[in-house]
Amino acid sequence: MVLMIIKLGLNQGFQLLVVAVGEVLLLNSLLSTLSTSALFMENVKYLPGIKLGKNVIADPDLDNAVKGANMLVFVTPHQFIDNICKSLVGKVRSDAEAISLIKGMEVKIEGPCLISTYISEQLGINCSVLMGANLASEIAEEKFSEATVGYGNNREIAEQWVQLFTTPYFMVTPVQDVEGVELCGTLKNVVAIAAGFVDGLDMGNNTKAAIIRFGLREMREFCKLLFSSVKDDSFFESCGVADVITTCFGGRNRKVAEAFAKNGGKRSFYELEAEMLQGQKLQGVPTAREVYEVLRHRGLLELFPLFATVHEICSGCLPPSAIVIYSEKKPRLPV
Ligand SMILES: NC(=O)C1=CN([C@@H]2O[C@H](COP(=O)(O)OP(=O)(O)OC[C@H]3O[C@@H](n4cnc5c(N)ncnc54)[C@H](O)[C@@H]3O)[C@@H](O)[C@H]2O)C=CC1
Ligand SMILES: O=C(CO)COP(=O)(O)O
Repeated sequence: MVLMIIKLGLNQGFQLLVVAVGEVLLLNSLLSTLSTSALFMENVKYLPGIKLGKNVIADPDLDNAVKGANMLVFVTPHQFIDNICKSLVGKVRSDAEAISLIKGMEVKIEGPCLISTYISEQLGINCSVLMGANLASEIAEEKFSEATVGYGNNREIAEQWVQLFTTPYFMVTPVQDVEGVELCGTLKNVVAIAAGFVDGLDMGNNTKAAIIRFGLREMREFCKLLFSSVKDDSFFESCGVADVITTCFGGRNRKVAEAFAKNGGKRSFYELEAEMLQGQKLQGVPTAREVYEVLRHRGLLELFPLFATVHEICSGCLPPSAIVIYSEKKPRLPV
């Protein structure tokens, strides 16, 4: 899904929900996956057999889709948010509220920028986040899941998002920590890549558990490095430990990293992603690079051996087996 726009009717919940595509280039590829002939909309490519509901309308015209919308939900691979935001400048209501489900970040010359901050700055509107242990296919089958809404100062807005997203099988909890919630969702993809290497090398469950623990520890340190306001409790919400677990067992990042390791790093992530994900995008590989850039710039790579090693393996500087060797040689963080 690329971008959702929710138009609310007074006292009647959401009236219209529009799925739009950000770039003309993509119209054919995405919209061809959405079957409009069915009674209810269906994404025949990524979620075949799942009816999306009568109130979902696919609109290829982004300008038209955002017109009058008072709630904007951003869900796109983070690589594309830049162009989407630029095309929306001056077109959204000034009192609209946004929420980002995007797990990733922008790294600019002046430093890292959260996607919610980027959306907020580009469009001049407030932006909350929703993150969590949310494998799309399982939610589509209405299996019980949780998620976390991260909000800034306005609890009322957070409650509105909670109300909109909550269903009997989807439990949403508000947390006043946008940065912590968003960075958890962003960084867990790097940990998932590490977990995939471990799986690809048949290193076993104990090793994978150790990698998950190292990963969570680096996530916490990285979050606090960027934002001292990040709350420890956020790591125990769905956006934290639960998302790390689900992604390290059932996610696409894990799956493609496993294939990368099985191939001894000889087939690139780019090639494997194209072959295995049919147009979907991996977030962990670009995020590992972005995190590496931030750490390198600040001279802190040695304090984050797991994050640094993941990027060095992804970029071909180290073999996949380095994922555990590093921990024997360089256990630099406090346990
Ligand atoms: N799929 C999942 O289970 C979950 C995804 N997320 C996060 O949500 C965000 C979106 O993930 P998905 O919906 O899975 O994305 P995806 O990987 O399924 O990609 C969505 C669509 O983006 C399209 N796309 C390709 N080039 C594009 C461009 N230039 N501009 C705009 N769109 C383009 C792709 O063709 C694809 O159809 C990511 O940050 C992801 O980490 C969060 C929770 C769960
Ligand atoms: O974020 C996700 C689950 O919460 C999806 O993870 P993948 O992108 O690795 O599939």
